[in-house]
Amino acid sequence: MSGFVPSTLASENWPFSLEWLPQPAYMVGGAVRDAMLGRSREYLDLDFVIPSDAVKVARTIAHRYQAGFVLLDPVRRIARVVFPQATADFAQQEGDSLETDLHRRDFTVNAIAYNPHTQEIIDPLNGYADLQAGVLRMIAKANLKDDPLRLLRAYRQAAQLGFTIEPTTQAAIRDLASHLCQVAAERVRVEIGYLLASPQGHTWMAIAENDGLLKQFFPNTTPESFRKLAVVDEVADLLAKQWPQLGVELQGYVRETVKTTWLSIAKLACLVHPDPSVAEIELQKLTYSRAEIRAVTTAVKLFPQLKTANTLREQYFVFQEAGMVFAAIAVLALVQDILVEAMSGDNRLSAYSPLITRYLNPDDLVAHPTQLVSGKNLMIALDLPPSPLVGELLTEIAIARIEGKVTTTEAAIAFARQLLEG
Ligand SMILES: Nc1ccn([C@@H]2O[C@H](COP(=O)(O)OP(=O)(O)OP(=O)(O)O)[C@@H](O)[C@H]2O)c(=O)n1
Repeated sequence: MSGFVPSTLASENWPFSLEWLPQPAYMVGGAVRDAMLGRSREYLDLDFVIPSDAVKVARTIAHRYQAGFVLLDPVRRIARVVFPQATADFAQQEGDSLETDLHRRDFTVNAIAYNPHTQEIIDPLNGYADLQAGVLRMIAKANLKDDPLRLLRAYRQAAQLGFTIEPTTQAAIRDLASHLCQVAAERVRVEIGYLLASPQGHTWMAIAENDGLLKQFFPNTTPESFRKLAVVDEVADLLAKQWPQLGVELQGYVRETVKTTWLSIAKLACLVHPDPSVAEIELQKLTYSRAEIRAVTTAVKLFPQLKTANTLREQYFVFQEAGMVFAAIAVLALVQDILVEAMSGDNRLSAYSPLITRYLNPDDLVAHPTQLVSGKNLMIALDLPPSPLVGELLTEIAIARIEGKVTTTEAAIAFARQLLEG
């Protein structure tokens, strides 16, 4: 079948030249789907099906363009070529025809192929009709069972594309929900990450929970968890309106290597057990990194304290422990107030205003203390050996400083000496 071919599929937009692809070769998957939807992609990732040796094709292209080469699956013969601004995956065709390959995929909208040599669209499963209707329809229930990650992919793609899940498909997913635990936890984590990051993610998370997909990973959620999740984005917007810098921080990554935003950390904190040590186990099972786990458990532990930290000393300790997690903690504290105490957002905003203002002021000594005296100099001045006591004295000096009790290095040392003698 040949149909409407969007110009964005043209090989001029690829990071390599068409001449390096054997005949036949097909483009498939998200790039074709999104091009037909007229949906722009943040990152160019192309998927190709090659009836001949796909790995060899990938190797040749990587070599020719001095791009990275990764053998993703030596058995199924899938390899990735990594260009500076794009990736291209080359997979051996499954079965003896393109149609067979397409029939083994997850949803009809993901089973549309494009032949770049003939510029033809091949759509044996009528994916284009489902694209136009905005529907995710399984190709076969057996395919969902073959790779149960597809169960969760339905909710992720519905959230990202603004689609619905066709009722028979949704019923099949419910029926197969328990199979999701057979999938490597890492793959599940990636899908959950996409879900949390998409604008309607909370709606589809709640539906996925209802359909039995999430309990296996977040066993301690309650209906309230999802009510909280549903207002996180709104609360973040409220905070960002008042303090744009806080909004920017929430969109930032926990680490460049860990592409989870602080906002997603706040969302995860809604889903885990309120006891940080239990939360840690849940997140470890999902193979979250140490940085992410630390961020979520810190948020879970500290957000209730935001309201009760009244003295400078208490505030000092909250800031010390929160560090970069502060923005996510502020979101959670507000979410809690709005939902549990049914307060209006603006009302609560003012309650947190002093702490947030401190946090955003780099010169504020409560949130961002600087030392009047270093640990080394304190040890010399008081003739102390290295021990935890030095740290405790430094903390007391920092607190005395923000309370206005000491202002100079000499006074700080004298203050520490007094504490020691007392
Ligand atoms: N568990 C999976 C993963 C992928 N696919 C097929 O492989 C294609 C490419 O997969 P992937 O790149 O992971 O996802 P996309 O659908 O391309 O979506 P996006 O790029 O937006 O994440 C999919 O479209 C689908 O045809 C599948 O059938 N089952």
